[in-house]
Amino acid sequence: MTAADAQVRGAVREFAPAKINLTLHVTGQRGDGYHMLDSLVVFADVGDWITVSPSEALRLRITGPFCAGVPVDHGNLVLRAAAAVNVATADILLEKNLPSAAGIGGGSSDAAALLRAVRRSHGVAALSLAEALSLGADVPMCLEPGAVRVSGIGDRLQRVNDIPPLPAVLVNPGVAVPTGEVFRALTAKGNPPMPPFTTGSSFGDTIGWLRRQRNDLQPPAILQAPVIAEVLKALDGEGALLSRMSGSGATCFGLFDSAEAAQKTADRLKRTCVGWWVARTTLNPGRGIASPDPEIARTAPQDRRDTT
Ligand SMILES: C[C@](O)(CO)[C@H](O)COP(=O)(O)OP(=O)(O)OC[C@H]1O[C@@H](n2ccc(N)nc2=O)[C@H](O)[C@@H]1O
Ligand SMILES: Nc1ncnc2c1ncn2[C@@H]1O[C@H](COP(=O)(O)OP(=O)(O)OP(=O)(O)O)[C@@H](O)[C@H]1O
Repeated sequence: MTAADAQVRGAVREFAPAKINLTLHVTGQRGDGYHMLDSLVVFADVGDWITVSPSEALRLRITGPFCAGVPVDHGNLVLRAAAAVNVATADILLEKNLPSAAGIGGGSSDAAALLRAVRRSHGVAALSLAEALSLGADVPMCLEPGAVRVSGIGDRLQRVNDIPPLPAVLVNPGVAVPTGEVFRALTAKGNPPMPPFTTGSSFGDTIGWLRRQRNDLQPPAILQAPVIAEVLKALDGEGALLSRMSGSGATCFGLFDSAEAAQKTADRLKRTCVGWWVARTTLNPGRGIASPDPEIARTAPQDRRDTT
């Protein structure tokens, strides 16, 4: 695109919610090695935050509980997204609340949030789906967070309107699982796609439908990181209506019939599973999860990583 580096009008803040693959069916493989998917994706109400402020130069600072190890150079998808829309001056603060390489689209959701932020701050045009895809297979689905059926290699999106809010607990055992390696370890590539989602918005029917679906990457991910099986067992032991891995792992989600039940589980797992990241959340919360946060002026936590 040509709208290069327009002036920043003021600081803007965007939420980068965790992406959760409620289902992930791998239905084939293209000649270039990329896999064909059929996945029902929703977003959580936990996530990272991106703040974009006026600056004379381009700077990325990363803070938050999961900032360690996240690249601050052009290996960061946030800076790659800024480059894709020709933004050359901005002070970008990334508050990293989500674990990385965790199957919850951290970098992709950050990149999408950056694109939403610079659309507001710099007035640049949105990226096309193809341009977004070139940043990562998960970026297109993160551009406008909401329930979506994703096919192709991640580039065909179909809104899904009848998924109710789902009380959930997210658990990551602290093991980074690289996406490419999990796809490579998958032996059966031509699995059946999902049947149509036609259950209406009933909570019980949705759970029943989801139980009949799969995440085809779960078995190969467990082979690489057996602790994922322990996470699923822990969620089952807590009475989850459904437990499953998201994306290429290692984060798993457990679905519960109420926010209270999810909260009690999260509290217990935090006490008993030391070293695991445990978050109580609502998946598909049904309100503007990507809407701007009015608290732009909130004091940023102490920065720990910086491009400069
Ligand atoms: C597993 C999912 O998270 C499901 O939403 C995505 O398919 C992966 O999305 P992502 O992490 O943004 O993926 P990318 O960064 O584009 O690709 C990482 C690696 O995963 C593999 N990959 C990714 C997506 C896809 N449809 N088929 C693949 O085989 C490729 O080896 C690629 O080199
Ligand atoms: N903004 C970012 N946040 C986290 N990791 C990033 C970011 N930008 C680049 N990375 C790199 O990307 C790698 C994968 O991290 P990411 O959190 O995006 O994976 P993921 O949650 O498994 O993604 P997906 O679900 O899309 O496969 C990390 O190991 C890190 O080196």
